Amino acid sequence: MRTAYRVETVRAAERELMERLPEAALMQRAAAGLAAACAELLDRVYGSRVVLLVGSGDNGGDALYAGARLARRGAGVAAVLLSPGRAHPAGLAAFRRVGGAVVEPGRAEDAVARADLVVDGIVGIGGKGGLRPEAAALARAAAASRAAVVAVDLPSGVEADTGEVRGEAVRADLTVTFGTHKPGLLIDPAREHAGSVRLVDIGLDLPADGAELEALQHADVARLLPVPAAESDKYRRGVVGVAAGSDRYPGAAVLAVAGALRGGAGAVRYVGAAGDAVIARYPETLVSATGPAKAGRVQAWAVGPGAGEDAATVAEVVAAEVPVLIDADGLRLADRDAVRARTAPPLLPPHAGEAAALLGVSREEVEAGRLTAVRELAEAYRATVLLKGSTTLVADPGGAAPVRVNATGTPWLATAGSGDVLSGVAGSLLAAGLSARDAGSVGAYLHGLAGRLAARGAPVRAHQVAEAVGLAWRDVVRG
Ligand SMILES: NC(=O)C1=CN([C@@H]2O[C@H](COP(=O)(O)OP(=O)(O)OC[C@H]3O[C@@H](n4cnc5c(N)ncnc54)[C@H](OP(=O)(O)O)[C@@H]3O)[C@@H](O)[C@H]2O)[C@@H](O)CC1
Ligand SMILES: Nc1ncnc2c1ncn2[C@@H]1O[C@H](COP(=O)(O)OP(=O)(O)O)[C@@H](O)[C@H]1O
Ligand SMILES: [K+]
Repeated sequence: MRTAYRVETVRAAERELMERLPEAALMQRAAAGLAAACAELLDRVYGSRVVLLVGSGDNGGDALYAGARLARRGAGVAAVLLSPGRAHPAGLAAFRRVGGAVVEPGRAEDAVARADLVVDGIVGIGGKGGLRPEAAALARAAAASRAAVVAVDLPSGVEADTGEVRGEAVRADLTVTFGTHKPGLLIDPAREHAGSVRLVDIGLDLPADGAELEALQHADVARLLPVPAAESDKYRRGVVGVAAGSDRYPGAAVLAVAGALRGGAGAVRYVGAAGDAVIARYPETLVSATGPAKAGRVQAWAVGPGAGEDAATVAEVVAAEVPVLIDADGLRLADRDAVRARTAPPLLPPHAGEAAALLGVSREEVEAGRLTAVRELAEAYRATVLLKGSTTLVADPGGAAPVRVNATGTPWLATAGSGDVLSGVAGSLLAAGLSARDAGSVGAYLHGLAGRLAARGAPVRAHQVAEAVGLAWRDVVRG
């Protein structure tokens, strides 16, 4: 499991560790990791031109110590000091001792333009809001130069705790972060500014139950996947009911069933107007002619994809006693009080537009503040909410558990019907006995990976994503 902690938790762990260590030991550990990552990125350290952007906090101190290490290995290193009188004194002294140069005021942008590597030590976890104008100009210069950009701890200007970007921020090729991931490194739009992320262990002891975010990895997903036992039969494996599609949107039903058949349940029962289309494509589906309440036994329902205006079906599913997933049109049609009144919180997987409509805000607001939006929706609907998009977040109501983040997907998944496939997969996992939280996060993990495996860098159809779920499953099990 990968975890990310809020700044206040990181600071507390840092204080505790510093009491037991000699002065500057932590910063030396951070700088050693940072310098090693920079050296790997440069083809050759000796003779390369490195420019440090140095703010007046410890983030700048890290950059100065790392710059000193690179200078000792033969790089030409120059530092741009944003507040010359306030740069980290010991770091600056160490830097000067190895012959590091300080760039004269007025020459900074020119130096950045000619650099092979720019190290962004403007601001780390001590920053608030977008970059100030002077720093923003340097970030623009770095973006315009052909230099590789390495961010120290965080790309300067992003919000560490939320992933929001309120103004200008550095765009890095690599971020070297210390002690733990910060939420902003895993959630867009900040994640996109971070480039690839490398974690340097500096010995911080973080509380096991205090993470803000967690990201499942292959091994975690492998443990959660439902695997039939010797005594299993199709009913024990779980029957998932899919209530989806309408005369106008029969395809959504077919795609949701396509996902459901690959999500681990023993059988898929379908109710709705698209029975003929479903059976033509998937003869293994149990098609019922009734509504959900009379369709026969299921262990979980997935309702809503392509439902059109069929509010009655949605209401029947919301009233069901088994776990339910409510998606797409179902999100609009479901009665909020009835959703809140359920004993088991349902799983709601909106995309940003649907989440915005439910919250009464704009889509842009949701996309700019994903973590806030997913938590608010989970409270408002007393539901487990899976907010889809470039980074998928899964939040439980109550706010105590870490929000799960999934990044296995690819932008190629932004194709019509791919959300319907995810509905089916996650509904199937619910029927197989996973909690809403696990079904949502394992579903998103498999769906994202399936999208990647199916696309392999080219456009992909939603059907191909469903077909690749088995490949993703095997990939996870193989480890
Ligand atoms: N925690 C750990 O375990 C370890 C932490 N370590 C390192 O320490 C870092 C935290 O250092 P920190 O606390 O000194 O704060 P930091 O990020 O340098 O920011 C303060 C500076 O930013 C400035 N500034 C603020 N906002 C700004 C803006 N919008 N635009 C522009 N500037 C802005 C602010 O200016 P001021 O307001 O003072 O004028 C001040 O100069 C952490 O990220 C990691 O790198 C490692 O060494 C080892 C272990
Ligand atoms: N930029 C992106 N990067 C990664 N995944 C994405 C991106 N955009 C969309 N997705 C994923 O693609 C799927 C699209 O679902 P949705 O918007 O409901 O589509 P539809 O309604 O057409 O089925 C979701 O799983 C979402 O997380
Ligand atoms: K930084």
